[in-house]
Amino acid sequence: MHDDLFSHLTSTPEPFVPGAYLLRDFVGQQDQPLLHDLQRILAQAPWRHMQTPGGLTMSVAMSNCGKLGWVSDRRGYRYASLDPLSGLPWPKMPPSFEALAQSAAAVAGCEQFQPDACLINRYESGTKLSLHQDKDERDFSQPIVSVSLGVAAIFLFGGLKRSDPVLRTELTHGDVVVWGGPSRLRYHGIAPLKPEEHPLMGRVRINLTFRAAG
Ligand SMILES: O=C(O)CCC(=O)C(=O)O
Ligand SMILES: [Fe+2]
Repeated sequence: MHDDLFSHLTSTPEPFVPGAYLLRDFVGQQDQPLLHDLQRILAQAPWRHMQTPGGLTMSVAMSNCGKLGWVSDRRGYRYASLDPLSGLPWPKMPPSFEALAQSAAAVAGCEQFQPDACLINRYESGTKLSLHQDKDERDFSQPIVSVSLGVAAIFLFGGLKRSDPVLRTELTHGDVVVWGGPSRLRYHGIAPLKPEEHPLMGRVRINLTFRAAG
């Protein structure tokens, strides 16, 4: 199915650093079905601000879908199969989400991507995500696929050490970034969101981050 939806992008694009690909407007017309499915997920697993292990409240609001969901609390960061708010399994990953993630990974050269977790992030004006590595997953041979929706944001893409220089790239509605291979453990983050408005989404940015976690 997704071969048809995303057939406008068939050749492997150039990585912007080895192992990392920026697929501009990869989502295209699929944003509406994606947002529709997102509303269903949020009805079951609403936005929440998680606590860091140090006891701070994260400014990014989060939810998850898929077999596993990323959670943070005083006990640390981890993946969990149950939503701690409801005690129920996280909402299933909708086919629209999975198809998009797998197509983007394939375009970036990862044909076998099987995401079992999708962390959903919501940024409001001023919200940022500090530089971090995604390293709570079991298998670093699988890439991260990150989908941007809504207000544009500056994506910070550093190196394998926190002190390495950081590239700054604007991500707009529909852009997808895939990072794996030698880039899988690069530090990355989001600069404070500007107080702008997106015609479809209002004053927020939503990011879907697909991972093979378990
Ligand atoms: O919002 C983004 O683009 C990045 C999100 C991220 O790095 C994460 O959820 O680990
Ligand atoms: Fe991340």
